[in-house]
Amino acid sequence: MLSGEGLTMRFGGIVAMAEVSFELRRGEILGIIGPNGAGKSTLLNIVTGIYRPSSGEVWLEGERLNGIPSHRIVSRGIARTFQSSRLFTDLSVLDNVIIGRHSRTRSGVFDAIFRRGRADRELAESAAIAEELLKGVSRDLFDQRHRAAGELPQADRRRLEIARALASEPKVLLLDEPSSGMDDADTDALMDDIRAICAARPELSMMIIEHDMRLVAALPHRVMVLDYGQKLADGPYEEIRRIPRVQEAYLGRKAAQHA
Ligand SMILES: Nc1ncnc2c1ncn2[C@@H]1O[C@H](COP(=O)(O)OP(=O)(O)OP(=O)(O)O)[C@@H](O)[C@H]1O
Repeated sequence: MLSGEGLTMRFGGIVAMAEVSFELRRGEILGIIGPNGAGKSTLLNIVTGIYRPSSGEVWLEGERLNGIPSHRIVSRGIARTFQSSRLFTDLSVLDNVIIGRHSRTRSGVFDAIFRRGRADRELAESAAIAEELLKGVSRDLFDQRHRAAGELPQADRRRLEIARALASEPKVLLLDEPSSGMDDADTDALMDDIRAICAARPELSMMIIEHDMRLVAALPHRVMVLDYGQKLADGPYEEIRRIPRVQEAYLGRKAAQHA
């Protein structure tokens, strides 16, 4: 479905990513872990066209994505959430999801002024789809659909960001630390939501950057470990967690010897 080949990203003298290759299969969840500064967000930024890699290529279903601007990459089928919330806090929960459908709608300013009927019809259709989507992601969020997004508790904001990303009908969903700032109970609820999303969309592929090892152990089919911009390991969690270099990257050499 999605792959990266020899991805390298330099910022002046800093090599944030060095020759990283990866593959994501249809319907697969790939976890991405690594210490702070390992290059995890850089990888997501490359895949979504926010960063242009210094070298290497990104492919989606056999099409090369290099050089395609971010908004076009969304319409090709890659959606993401960010580490820090990027919701429209003054708008309602429902409006945030409707905005997420932007890449799937056609009406623009011209239609809104001169072809009002068509624009209104499309908006009503988007609202109906957004409501259904919210229901599917979280009944609780659906019940709050007319509240301002900024009034939601942190866990619901994260849910809403996922719902908004899903509104673009992606083939690949990228989640950047979805559980950050959540306690264990909220993380458990988030994992249930992600499972439900996957069950309803067996074709959807996901990449999840995470620090919470409970989530990393439970959800992804496979985990890729980055450290200093390099790929240290790639495999099922039960395998990669036993690799001494992975333990060192997380715990430090001394602690890893006792792990
Ligand atoms: N726009 C940029 N300009 C300069 N350096 C950058 C830029 N983006 C990332 N970096 C550097 O690249 C390296 C990798 O950063 P990145 O944010 O990808 O790490 P990360 O694994 O996502 O870390 P964290 O877990 O803290 O989010 C870091 O040294 C970072 O300072």
